[in-house]
Amino acid sequence: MSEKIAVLGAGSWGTVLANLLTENGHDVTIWAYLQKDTDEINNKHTNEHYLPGLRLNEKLVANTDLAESVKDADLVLFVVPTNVVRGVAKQLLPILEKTDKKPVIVSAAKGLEVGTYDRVSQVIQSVIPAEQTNGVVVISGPSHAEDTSVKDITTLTAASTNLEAAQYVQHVFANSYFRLYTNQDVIGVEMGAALKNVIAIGAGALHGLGYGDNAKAALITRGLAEISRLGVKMGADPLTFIGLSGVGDLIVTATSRHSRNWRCGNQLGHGEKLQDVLDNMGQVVEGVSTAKVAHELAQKEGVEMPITDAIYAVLYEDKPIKQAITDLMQRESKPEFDY
Ligand SMILES: NC(=O)c1ccc[n+]([C@@H]2O[C@H](COP(=O)([O-])OP(=O)(O)OC[C@H]3O[C@@H](n4cnc5c(N)ncnc54)[C@H](O)[C@@H]3O)[C@@H](O)[C@H]2O)c1
Ligand SMILES: O=P(O)(O)OC[C@H](O)CO
Repeated sequence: MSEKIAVLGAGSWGTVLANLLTENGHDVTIWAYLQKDTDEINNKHTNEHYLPGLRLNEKLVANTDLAESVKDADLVLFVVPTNVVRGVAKQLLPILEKTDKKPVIVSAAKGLEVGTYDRVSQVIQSVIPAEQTNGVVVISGPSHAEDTSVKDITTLTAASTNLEAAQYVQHVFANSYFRLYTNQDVIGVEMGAALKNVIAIGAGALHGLGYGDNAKAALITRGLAEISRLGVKMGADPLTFIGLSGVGDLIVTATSRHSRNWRCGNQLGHGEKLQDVLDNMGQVVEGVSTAKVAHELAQKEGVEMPITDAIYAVLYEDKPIKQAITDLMQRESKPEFDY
């Protein structure tokens, strides 16, 4: 099967997925926001800022024109930062309205939108009516672009309420090193994906401050407990949080130097200022804006998220990290599980 695919976003994950899909035999156009990225991909077959040293397949074509990029596409993949998705979807809608083609829309972005608290698939569906698509699918799981780019084993979840669309995505992306499992719990998959980024900032901060393995395991485990708590409150299946998009992605993000969220936390732990860290990262750190959304959403829903609240206070209220840790450790004693 060879499909016509448009990948929206030429950052690290968009470029790696576009390259993988090209090597899977599909006809792929990657839509780049900046002309210089388009020129580099088309002329040098590299994307040095995001993926230093990676040689891209020469059949991969880049374009800065959205209408040309998505022309006749069977599948449109969103891989732009969460808070940019709505704007891109609004540009896409009039283009889709002019054709009879109804692509499957896939989201690979991980976050919650500031202001609306929407998950990414909700943002897309609030802009693009269902009748313009052949289904909306979320792909998520432990997947650093750096590993997938060198064909290291990567497993993901393809989540949709439309099982046929999820199975289609599963087959379009699958190859010898990239394996996908279907899941119909879109809420759980997207909540896990978004909230793990916040915990990863905390894990990086612990590392930066010199804490050991016990502290890191405690943060990951108790972090997963509160991710599940908010996710279930929002309608997720609790089982999803022990899957690839839950604990799987939390492990990869909270333990890896590839993670922008972990690196952000690590630098904060070393005493750097948040704005300097973000200015120097040169890539999106989704957990910073998602910490704000998660903190507000948890308050609105009456869900206890002490670690997320502590990370929010460090990021947005200048609370010293050590003080935040002391306060967490001195919370009232309680049972491990609330049944
Ligand atoms: N990098 C990974 O390993 C990885 C893996 C899985 C999921 N993700 C998720 O994928 C999403 C994208 O991450 P990334 O790592 O590719 O980000 P990135 O920072 O590497 O790249 C972001 C891309 O978005 C573009 N962009 C910025 N503003 C834009 C705008 N207003 N309109 C259109 N495009 C714009 C940038 O030019 C860049 O090409 C995030 O939600 C991230 O959590 C990333
Ligand atoms: O680099 P991060 O922290 O944005 O994480 C990237 C992916 O979400 C890992 O699965």
